[in-house]
Amino acid sequence: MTVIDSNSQTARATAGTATRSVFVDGGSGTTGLGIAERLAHQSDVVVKTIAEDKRKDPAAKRALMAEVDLVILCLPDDAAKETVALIDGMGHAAPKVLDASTAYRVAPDWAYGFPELAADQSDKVRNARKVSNPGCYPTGGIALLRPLVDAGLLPQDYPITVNAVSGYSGGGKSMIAAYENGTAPSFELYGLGLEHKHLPELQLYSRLTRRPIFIPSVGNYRQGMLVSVPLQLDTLPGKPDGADLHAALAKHYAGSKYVSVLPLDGAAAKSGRLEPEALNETNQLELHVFASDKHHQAVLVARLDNLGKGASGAAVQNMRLMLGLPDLGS
Ligand SMILES: NC(=O)C1=CN([C@@H]2O[C@H](COP(=O)(O)OP(=O)(O)OC[C@H]3O[C@@H](n4cnc5c(N)ncnc54)[C@H](OP(=O)(O)O)[C@@H]3O)[C@@H](O)[C@H]2O)C=CC1
Ligand SMILES: CC(=O)N[C@@H](CCC(=O)OP(=O)(O)O)C(=O)O
Repeated sequence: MTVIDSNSQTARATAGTATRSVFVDGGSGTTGLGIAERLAHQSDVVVKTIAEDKRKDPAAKRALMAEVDLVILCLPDDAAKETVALIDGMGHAAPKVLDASTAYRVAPDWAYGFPELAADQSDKVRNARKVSNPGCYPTGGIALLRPLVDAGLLPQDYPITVNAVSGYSGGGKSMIAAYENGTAPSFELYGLGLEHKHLPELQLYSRLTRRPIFIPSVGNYRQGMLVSVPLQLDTLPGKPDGADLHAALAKHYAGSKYVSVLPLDGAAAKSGRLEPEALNETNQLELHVFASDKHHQAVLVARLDNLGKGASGAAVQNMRLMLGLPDLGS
């Protein structure tokens, strides 16, 4: 990565030949810092930075955005909308934009940045001018549900419940501070008003016609998450067993670099246990099928780093697609 300070226009670090330039708006927040860490190892990307005292100044942002190929927004929703309005006003000089917030995840003129969603999704991301980076929980939920809906194993109107637990970094700087200064509870369910901001994207990209119930929770550890979906298999058409669900997931993600479907009889299945932190600092997403033939029940579980495939890792994966750069792996 090359970092260029917008004030001095001086290259502060160089490594290799830089071919594309990006500006990360909100670069000092949790997601922005995670992106910077990943880009530190990428010599074909120049990161242009804004002076600390100008980082919320629209004119300074506009001037910097005119110089880059891509802007990555790591901002609260309202601030993301303000920067998108600036970009929309730039006409032909407008850079591409990748938004990590919730603001545009179901907007029809934005591509959804989950390249593994369907066979043509990578191309949609590659060719789009505006891409929304998925929410951390929907990344796990959609990854489990969409292939099963597409395969006809789950009816679109099936009453789905998604349970999840996240590390506290999922709540950004304010939640990190609350946990690290000891004022937050050890564990908490939330979203119990059934209006969590991730529900629209979870429903839309899973192709569910019935709104799922989503029950997130947060625990006293920094990062890593589990997203799980319980199923009563004898209520599904054709009464599939765990092997049928597993086969459909394995078929969908065959050859995927970042999404793996773990064996039905693997270590987790044998122990009946799964912890959330195993994939931290990676862009990997693991899918598990736990099933009982005896009871005709299954639980699908996705494991990921909320700051990896759930945020910064996915953002860098999408950024490289949007810039026409080769994938570098996680
Ligand atoms: N943390 C996570 O696991 C995930 C987060 N996201 C999403 O990514 C986005 C960023 O989240 P996260 O990094 O966690 O949040 P943080 O609270 O950690 O960081 C947000 C950053 O944005 C800055 N900021 C706020 N307003 C402006 C503005 N107008 N111009 C420039 N900078 C501004 C903040 O600065 P200051 O503090 O000075 O206001 C802060 O540095 C959010 O939309 C979030 O929902 C997405 C996936 C996962
Ligand atoms: C623990 C925690 O609070 N998590 C956040 C979600 C983090 C995330 O992915 O938010 P985005 O929609 O911005 O991507 C929440 O539930 O609001």
